[in-house]
Amino acid sequence: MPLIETRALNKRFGGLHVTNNVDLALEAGEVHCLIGPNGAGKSTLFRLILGEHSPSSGAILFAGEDITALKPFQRIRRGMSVKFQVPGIFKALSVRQNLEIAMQHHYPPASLAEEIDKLLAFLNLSADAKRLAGNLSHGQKQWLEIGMAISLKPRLLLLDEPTAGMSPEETFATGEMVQRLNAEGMTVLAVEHDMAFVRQVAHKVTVLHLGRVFAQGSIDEIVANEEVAAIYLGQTTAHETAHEAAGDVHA
Ligand SMILES: Nc1ncnc2c1ncn2[C@@H]1O[C@H](COP(=O)(O)OP(=O)(O)OP(=O)(O)O)[C@@H](O)[C@H]1O
Repeated sequence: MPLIETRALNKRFGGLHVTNNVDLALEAGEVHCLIGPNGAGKSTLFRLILGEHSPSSGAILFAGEDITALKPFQRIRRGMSVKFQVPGIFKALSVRQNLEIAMQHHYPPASLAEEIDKLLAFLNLSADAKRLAGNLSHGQKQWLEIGMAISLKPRLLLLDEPTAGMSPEETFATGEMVQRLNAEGMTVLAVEHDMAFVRQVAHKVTVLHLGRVFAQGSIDEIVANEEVAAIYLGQTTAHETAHEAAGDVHA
C-alpha cells in the first residue's frame, strides 16, 4: 500500500485546469522528486496533498486512509510535514530556541535538550546553536527550516525546492540530509529544479507538464526521454546528462 497516493486528482481555478487527473503514488521509504517547467502545477499539487487547496475532484489517500476532506493540521497530525521555500523561522530567536518552539510540546522536558542536540548535529548547526536565526547564511536557514519540519519525525516529508539559492556544496549537504532521513525510514516528496540534487536523492521522478503527469521513472529514464527534453530540460542538457549517466566523459 502506498504511503501517499493521489487518485484522478483535479484542481481548477476558474477556467484554468491546473491539476489534471493526477495519479501519483509514493511507497513508504521512497524519495520522489517532482519536476517540470514553470507553471506545470507542482506547487498546486503540493498544496493539494497538504490540504491547503481542496481538489475539484479526485481523492488523496495517506497510508490507505482517505484524507481528501481533512484540514492541513489533521494531515500533519497523521504524520505529514512540509518545508516551504520561504523560511518560516523566527529570525530574532536563536537557532536552539527555534527548535525548542517546534519541539517543546512533543518531548518530555527531561529529554528535550538531548533531542535538540541530536537534531542540531544532524543539521550541521551545533556550532551555531546560540546564533540568531536571522544571522545564519541562506543555506543554514534552509537547514534550520528542514530541522523544524523533521523535528516531529514525520512519515512523509514534503520539500518545496529545498536547495533553491544554495551553492553546489550546500545542495550536496542537503541531499545527504535527505538520504540520511530516508535511511531512517522517512518518505520524501520534493519539488526541485536542481538536477544534481534530483540525481543524488531520487528513487523515482515524476515530470508534470500542463498539470498532467507527463513522464515517470528513474532519473536515467527521465533524462533519456526526448519528449521530456523537449518540454523541460532542453535538448542539449538532456543529451549531455544522458551521456554523463552512461559514463561518456567526452559527450
Ligand atoms: N490560487 C490560484 N488561482 C489561480 N491560478 C493559480 C493559483 N495557483 C496557481 N495558479 C496557476 O496554476 C498554474 C500552475 O501553478 P503552480 O504554481 O502550481 O506551478 P509550478 O509548477 O509550481 O510553477 P513554478 O515552478 O513556477 O513554481 C499557473 O498557471 C498558475 O498561475
